[in-house]
Amino acid sequence: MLRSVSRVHRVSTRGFTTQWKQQRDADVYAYRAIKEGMRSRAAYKLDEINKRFGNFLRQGAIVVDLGAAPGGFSVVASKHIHLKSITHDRWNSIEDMDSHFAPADIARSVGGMQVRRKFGQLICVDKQDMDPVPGAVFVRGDMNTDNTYQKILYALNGKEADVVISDMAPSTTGQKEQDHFQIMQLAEEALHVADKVLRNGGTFCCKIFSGGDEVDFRKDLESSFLKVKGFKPAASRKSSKEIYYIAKGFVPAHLTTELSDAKQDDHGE
Ligand SMILES: C[S@@+](CC[C@H](N)C(=O)[O-])C[C@H]1O[C@@H](n2cnc3c(N)ncnc32)[C@H](O)[C@@H]1O
Repeated sequence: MLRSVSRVHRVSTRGFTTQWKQQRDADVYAYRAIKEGMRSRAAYKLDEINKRFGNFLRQGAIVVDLGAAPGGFSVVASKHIHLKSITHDRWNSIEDMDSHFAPADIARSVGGMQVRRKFGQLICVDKQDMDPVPGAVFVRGDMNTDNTYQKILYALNGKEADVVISDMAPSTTGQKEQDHFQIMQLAEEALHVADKVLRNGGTFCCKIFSGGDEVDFRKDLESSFLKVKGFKPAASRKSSKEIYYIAKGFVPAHLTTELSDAKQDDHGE
């Protein structure tokens, strides 16, 4: 009798401890975000990813931030890339610029380096509204519609992006398969945008929930980028299936033979 009581106690204590640790991890970053005036705990994830993967958010970079609301990632990106600060409290919104616009074609570059600029450019995209980030442009739209992509092109005004970030996530249902399926669709949309707008050598960082289909997604990434890594930041809840893929060294479609040559050289070394 005594033995069975102590066994139950041990099991429940372990369960409680794990739950408590997860809660504590979540709270540490949530508390820090409030204390440091961050819009969300997600800010710490991007900061860590950027540091860990070669500070790809460089001064003067052009960044497209997909799934930007409430703006944790956007504020971090804006600090690294130096935005020309515009002090009014409204967005530079695409709709404000011109309601009957034609998207500008992207002028494709050949070189694999970021153009030197004093100020960067940040394009925040979300289907929900968010508070303005001074100096950034807001594209309100659903990434599942073509119109949103056209608005992004318009915001880029013919320039290529150095970085595309996607923190897009569906409202989770608790049904892991469905959540996984939905986020993989969003990740595919984000990769489609990255394929179209990234410069040669650019970086793509994308959130997914693991569940099986990420294996094919990773293969897709490997066919367009020199290096692909999966990473779970410290601010990500341990219990969450969330992973970020960081893909560096984008090779545009017209140069993909260069990518296979570079990969063969890598293996040959
Ligand atoms: C986890 S939140 C992003 C957090 C944000 N990156 C931050 O740092 O504060 C996910 C966002 O993805 C957006 N989202 C989900 N589906 C979308 C879609 N189809 N098109 C555009 N945004 C979408 C949601 O509206 C939500 O704001």
